[in-house]
Amino acid sequence: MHCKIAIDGPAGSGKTTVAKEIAKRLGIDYLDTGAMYRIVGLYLHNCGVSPDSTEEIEKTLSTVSIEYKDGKYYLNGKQVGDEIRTAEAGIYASRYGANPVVRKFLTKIQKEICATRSIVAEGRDIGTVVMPDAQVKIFLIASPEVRAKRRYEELKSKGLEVSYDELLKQIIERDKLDSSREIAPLVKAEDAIEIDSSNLSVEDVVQKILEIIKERCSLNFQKTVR
Ligand SMILES: Nc1ncnc2c1ncn2[C@@H]1O[C@H](COP(=O)(O)OP(=O)(O)OP(=O)(O)O)[C@@H](O)[C@H]1O
Ligand SMILES: Nc1ccn([C@H]2C[C@H](O)[C@@H](COP(=O)(O)O)O2)c(=O)n1
Repeated sequence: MHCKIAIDGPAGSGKTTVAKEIAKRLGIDYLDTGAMYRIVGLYLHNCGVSPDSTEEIEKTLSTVSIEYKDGKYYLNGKQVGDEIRTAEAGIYASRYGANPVVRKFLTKIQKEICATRSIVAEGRDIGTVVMPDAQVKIFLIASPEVRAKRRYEELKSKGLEVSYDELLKQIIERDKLDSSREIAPLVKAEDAIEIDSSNLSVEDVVQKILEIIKERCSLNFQKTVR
């Protein structure tokens, strides 16, 4: 029986960090659905397509292939790099991610990836749309200020010139866009467990989630290095 673990939450709450670590410790796959929205958002933006022009988006996406292999993402066969990790790519992902055509296109791919394996998938609508039957659903939150500080430290450590105030503004904008959109909004699934990581270390969060997984999934917990 496959173990499906969904981790949803707003930007900077720690989803990617904890999802990757949990997948590694359990020796199962991990899917960063935000990366897929960033790939599509950046691509559509660079093609000059408006987030509101559904017809244009449909036409453009008909020539796009997004693949996921061994934890890496490919756009039209070419591996995607750090270009999707900028704050701007996050905003494009959020804006285009509100379009029903983009959601239908990516949700289909995400469901196909998740259907055939035990997996930790993270994003905004995993527990509500992509894997509604997940045995474990986590809604990971943190205060906007804590999330902006984390993002600031992260981008600074990559040598990027960033402003905390600008990042806080962008995080609040993305929170609003992601939770107020018509289709697949960022909401806590009814059967999700909320964890506030504002004052928790990464290890604290990982341990909390592993405890929940142990109760609900019959997975062996050998430590594996992947
Ligand atoms: N509990 C924590 N304590 C301190 N730092 C954390 C914690 N969780 C994550 N971080 C750090 O915060 C930054 C953002 O984390 P991460 O990218 O995992 O968040 P996210 O929810 O996936 O964000 P996004 O949705 O924008 O991708 C990273 O630098 C990560 O190392
Ligand atoms: N399942 C998802 C994942 C992501 N998005 C959108 C909304 C986010 O703001 C943006 C970037 O995601 P991140 O890399 O910050 O996790 O992509 C979505 O709509 N649905």
